[in-house]
Amino acid sequence: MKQKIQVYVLSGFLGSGKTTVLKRIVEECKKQDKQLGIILNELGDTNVENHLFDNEKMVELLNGCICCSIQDDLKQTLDQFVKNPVDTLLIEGTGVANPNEIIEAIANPSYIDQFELRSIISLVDASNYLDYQSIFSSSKEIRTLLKEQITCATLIILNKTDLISEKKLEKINSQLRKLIANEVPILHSTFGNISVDELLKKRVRTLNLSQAEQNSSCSCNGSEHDHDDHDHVNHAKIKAVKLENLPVFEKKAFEKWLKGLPKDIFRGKGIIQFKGENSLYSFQLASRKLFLEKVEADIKQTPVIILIGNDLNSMSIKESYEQTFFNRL
Ligand SMILES: Nc1nc2c(ncn2[C@@H]2O[C@H](COP(=O)(O)OP(=O)(O)OP(=O)(O)O)[C@@H](O)[C@H]2O)c(=O)[nH]1
Repeated sequence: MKQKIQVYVLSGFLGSGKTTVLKRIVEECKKQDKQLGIILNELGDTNVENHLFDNEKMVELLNGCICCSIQDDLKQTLDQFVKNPVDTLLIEGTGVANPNEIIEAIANPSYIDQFELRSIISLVDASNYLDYQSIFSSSKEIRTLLKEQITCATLIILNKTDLISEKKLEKINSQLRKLIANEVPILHSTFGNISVDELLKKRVRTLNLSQAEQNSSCSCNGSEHDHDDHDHVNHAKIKAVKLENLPVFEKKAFEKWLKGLPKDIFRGKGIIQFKGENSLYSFQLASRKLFLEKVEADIKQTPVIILIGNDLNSMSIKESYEQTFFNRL
């Protein structure tokens, strides 16, 4: 009998560590000589991380969320994998995706002989969890979305534990426990350092279709997506703002500008160039921390900055950018 494609869904809020875990799984699958497929979904029209998966069979679904506005694109992509199968398919949703919708697409009866959903791995950012749960520092939409990402998981990875105290970690652990069934493990990690055996364990026994349907109230409103405006994309109130045609930055000025941006920007990423440096850098702004990493010289990427946040004022971000780097008022 033909082997079904083993599917893993990676879910979790913006910056929680999905791509970090995805990289670990990819490395391990390569060691095991497994043929891999990856579906990467981004809110904006650019994936600044595609250089990480250069040699894989990767499909990027951009400019919307596969849980709502581009569900059809997800189905078409699944059809492509039916025609050209792989051993393992990894699906990383955007940080604001409701995984129930992705699960529902895979659970479609026409795919029953093609795909075997094995696990829904949800990353929880320990450094932000309590803030995101607080009515003072987050919106109802974000709290609902986080709950959906947590309650549908078959494995929770409580990541970024290096950024919080033991006491807070215990508090988050017990809050999470109240939301999920006893058999769903909560594994603590830094940089997703969970054994790949745990990550790849089959945890979905039978997919309860009626449950997926009941829970499928997507927290976003597909009708709000504006496909003509490539500058920013609405996901309910979560927007991605893209800055292109970038100058070569002074490192210190760039860091200062990022730190001074409004607090409701909870994620930033991009490819940039610094004065005095030949190579490009990839930058990640997550958990209010900036990470910079040299991009390998032979990788061709166009510099770009993506900033994601709640109800962002894209005009004021652009103004502050132009003021800071072009002295324009
Ligand atoms: N301090 C710390 N940083 C981490 C940890 N895990 C991941 N990061 C960093 O956090 C940033 C975001 O990680 P990603 O794996 O890209 O997060 P993501 O969930 O894919 O983010 P989105 O693309 O926004 O959905 C990167 O700079 C990571 O290196 C961790 O355990 N501790």
